[in-house]
Amino acid sequence: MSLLIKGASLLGETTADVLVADGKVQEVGSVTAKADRTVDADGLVLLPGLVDLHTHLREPGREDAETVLTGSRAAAVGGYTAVLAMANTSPVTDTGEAAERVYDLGRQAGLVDVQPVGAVTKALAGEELAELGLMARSRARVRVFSDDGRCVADARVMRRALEYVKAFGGVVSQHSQDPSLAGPTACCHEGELSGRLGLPGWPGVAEEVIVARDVMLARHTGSRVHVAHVSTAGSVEVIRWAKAQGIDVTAEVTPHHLLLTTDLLSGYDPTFKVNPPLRPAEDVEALRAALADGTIDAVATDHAPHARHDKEHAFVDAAFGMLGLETALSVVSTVMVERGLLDWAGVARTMSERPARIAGLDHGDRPHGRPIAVGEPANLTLVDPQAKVVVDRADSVSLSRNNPWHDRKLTGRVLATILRGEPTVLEGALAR
Ligand SMILES: NC(=O)N[C@@H](CC(=O)O)C(=O)O
Ligand SMILES: [Zn+2]
Ligand SMILES: [Zn+2]
Repeated sequence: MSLLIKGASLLGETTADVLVADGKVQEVGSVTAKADRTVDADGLVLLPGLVDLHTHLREPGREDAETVLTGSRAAAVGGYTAVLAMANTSPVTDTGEAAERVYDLGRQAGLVDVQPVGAVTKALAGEELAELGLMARSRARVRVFSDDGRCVADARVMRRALEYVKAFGGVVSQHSQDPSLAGPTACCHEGELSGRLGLPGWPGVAEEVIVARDVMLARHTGSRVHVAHVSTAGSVEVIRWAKAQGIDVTAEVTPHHLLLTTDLLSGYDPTFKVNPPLRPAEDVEALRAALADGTIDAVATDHAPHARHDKEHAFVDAAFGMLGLETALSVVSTVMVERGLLDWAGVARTMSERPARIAGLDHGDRPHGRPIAVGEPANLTLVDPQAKVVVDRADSVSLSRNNPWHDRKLTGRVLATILRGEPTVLEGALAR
């Protein structure tokens, strides 16, 4: 099928028509050729397809919360053409076969490229390294490794993992949280409010000490570390310093940490329970500034669906995590673009180009995060930058309903998503 996108603003810069056929961009400019389908993109912004470094798809094991198919639908609706599927499934993605299973489920769903993340340690137990080499050499070609949900707390294990992945250009994505500073019942940010609410918390420094340790381990090993879901101003300071030293560190921030703050907890609504926890406004400000100046490389959703019976509990007992895929672009548009902190080229950089490069998905047989240019694979996201959205959790295509954005007014909306020339989303709804 051929598709003509008429008069779009490419990355918010130049206006052009884009003709797509056979999976690739065929023409950019003033296109006179006829296509099977034409989309009028006057006033709309065309971006390279979004890439999420941090998605929980829950399959295998918790298909009541999300499956690869339902999570792929949520990703497509959110403008994503590739997602990295975290390893904390049941069983854990800690072998080559397990990685290939997730990869194959993604191919079957066919809506977005699902790239499995491999566990760093067997069963996420933090002790023995998982089959890193076999996962890397498997059909799934795993390059990102993470025990996400848990921190690789043992410095010796982290050092070995960094040394190991260096051989094949891999990266360790760390859930930075020192368990000795976060007690077993801790459920929110430790501060004045947690004291008042009587909720056990953990402090920002539990994150910062691990970020600091890991950048030093990256320097020592000459390897590459990625900081998942950065949430504090202190972590930003450490990352800024490390980058200035030439240490190979990258970092991501979630949409929720860019907008939501700790005070939402005063209603004890477990929808707002997440790890790392929502932080005070000073941290949120620092995260926005760091994303704008490139200290934080990428936005990643940490889409963490949970079934009702795991989430609807007293705050201390509820599961950690919130939905993110379908709303990420709208949140970033509202927080960063509307306020002049990022332009659309900056959105393309932080939600597509950099994440693709970090994950090693910018090259190979199915590349993402590429320029919108002739000959490149047609992975594209079409955005209405002016659209006013009121989020309704009932509209979600995710299987879960733990949506922290319910009832929020946001500006900017994904209208179409195109995976290798084929629309997965048109007019804001699934096209297949
Ligand atoms: N973010 C969360 O609060 N939860 C994640 C785990 C994680 O990202 O640490 C989950 O798997 O539910
Ligand atoms: Zn995590
Ligand atoms: Zn996560």
